[in-house]
Parts: sequence; structure tokens; C-alpha cells
Amino acid sequence: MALLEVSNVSKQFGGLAAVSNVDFHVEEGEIVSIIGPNGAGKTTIFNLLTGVYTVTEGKIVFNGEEIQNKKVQHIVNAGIARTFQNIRLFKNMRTIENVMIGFHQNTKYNTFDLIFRTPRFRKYEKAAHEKALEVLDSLGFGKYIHTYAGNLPYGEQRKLEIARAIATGAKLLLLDEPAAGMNPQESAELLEFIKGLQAKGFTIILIEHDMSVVMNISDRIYVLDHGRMIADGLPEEIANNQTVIEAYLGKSEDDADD
Ligand SMILES: Nc1ncnc2c1ncn2[C@@H]1O[C@H](COP(=O)(O)OP(=O)(O)OP(=O)(O)O)[C@@H](O)[C@H]1O
Repeated sequence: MALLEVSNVSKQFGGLAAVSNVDFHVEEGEIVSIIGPNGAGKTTIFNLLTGVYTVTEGKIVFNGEEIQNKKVQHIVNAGIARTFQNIRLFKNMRTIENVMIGFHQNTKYNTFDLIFRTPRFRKYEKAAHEKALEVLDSLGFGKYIHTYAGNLPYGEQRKLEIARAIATGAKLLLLDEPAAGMNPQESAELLEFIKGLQAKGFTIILIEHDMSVVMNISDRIYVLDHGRMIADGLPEEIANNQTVIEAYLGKSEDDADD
């Protein structure tokens, strides 16, 4: 059984069908990209997978469990974490503190423990610190551990967001345009970084406009256009798919009406 199985999922916003009858699956250990022109419905799919939006119709099964319309925290606990198109780090906090926040998503102390810094809180804090160090070390952040997130080079900030997602304990990572705003060297480094995550056993779904990243990293690609899945296949198949090329180049007004 696939790690993630999305069946006949639709999302309607009033009269707008942002996503229509979409089917796709992701096997454990794969890097799968979802591409498509602006407004195709890619981010909406991430929002459906992470419980930010409820589905209008359809089923999402992760690790054998139906997760459509479950709460965000339930889905994090189940093992799905994401990053966002715009960087959402705590820039006035250090690298390690940003990652510790990822661990705190799963901690079990309450507000009382937090305010009075009870032994239970201190125990969790210590464990989170140790685990954050482990994650950062394994991802090559060694020299940046105590750097303020806002002072990190841009490419490292993007990677730190991914590290924080990993810290939630996720096995499926949803990366929303991680290469946005990167120069070619930063994109190339990110590509290696993401391949390294795959080698560590993570499963990854990528939304990305940078085709050099998509074509070099993806095991398989799905293509969305106007909320519908119009193609799927290996990178070389997608690069030569006429329907995909047309969707990207845009049709003339006359064609678009039919
Ligand atoms: N909360 C919402 N309310 C109403 N419409 C929405 C909402 N979220 C998304 N949409 C609409 O759904 C459609 C798909 O948007 P979505 O952001 O998923 O596209 P996308 O493929 O991620 O685009 P981009 O590549 O530009 O980020 C768009 O027409 C968008 O305006």
C-alpha cells in the first residue's frame, strides 16, 4: 500500500473548483513533485493534506489512516509536516530554538508547567534541546546552531524550515516552493540537501516552479491545471508531454473557451 493515497479529492470555494476529482499516490521513500501553472491548485492540495482545509469530496489515506478533515495537530502527530512558500521562521530566535519549536508540537506539558518551569517542563526542554542538536547535526547545520535565524544566509533559512518540519517527527515532508527566490547555486545546494533527506528515509512531496530542480530531483511528477490532474509520469515523460507544454505556454483565448 502507498504511504499516501489521495482518491477523488475535490475542494470547492463557493463557485470555484480549486481542486477537482484529483487522484494521486506517493510511495514510501519517493520524491514526488506536483507542478502546474499559477492558480492550478497545488497549495490547496497541501492545505487539504495538512488539515488546513476540509475536503469537499474524496478520501486521503496516510499510513493506512483516513486523514481527510482531521485537525492540523492530528495530522502532524500522524507524521506529515510542511514548509510554506514564504519563509516562516522566528527570525529573532536562534537556529536551535527554531528547531526546538518543532519538537514542542509533540510535547505533553501544559501552561502551568511552562509558567512555573516545573521539572516536567525542564525534562521536555532538555530532551527537545538534545533532539534538536541531533537533527541539526545530521543535516549539516553544525556551525549555524546558535546563529539567529534572521542572520542565516537565505538558502540556510529555507533549509532550517525543513529541519523544523523534520523535528515534528514527520516521515512525509511537504515542501512548498523551497527554491523560490534562490540563485542557481543555492538551488543546486538545496537539490543535494533534499536528495540527502531521501537517502535518510524521508518521503517528500514538492511543489516547485524551478524546473531544473523538479526535473533533477523527482522520481515522479504530477501536473495540475485548473484544479485537474492533467498528466503524471517520469520527469522525461512530463518534459515531452504535449498537454503539459500547452498548459504552461497557455492557450489562445479561443482555445481556452472550449
Ligand atoms: N481560501 C481560499 N478561498 C478562495 N479561493 C481560494 C482559496 N485558496 C485558494 N483559492 C483559489 O483556488 C485556486 C487554486 O489556488 P492555489 O493557491 O492552490 O494554486 P497554486 O497552484 O498553489 O498557485 P501558485 O503556483 O500561484 O501558488 C486559485 O484560483 C485560488 O484563488
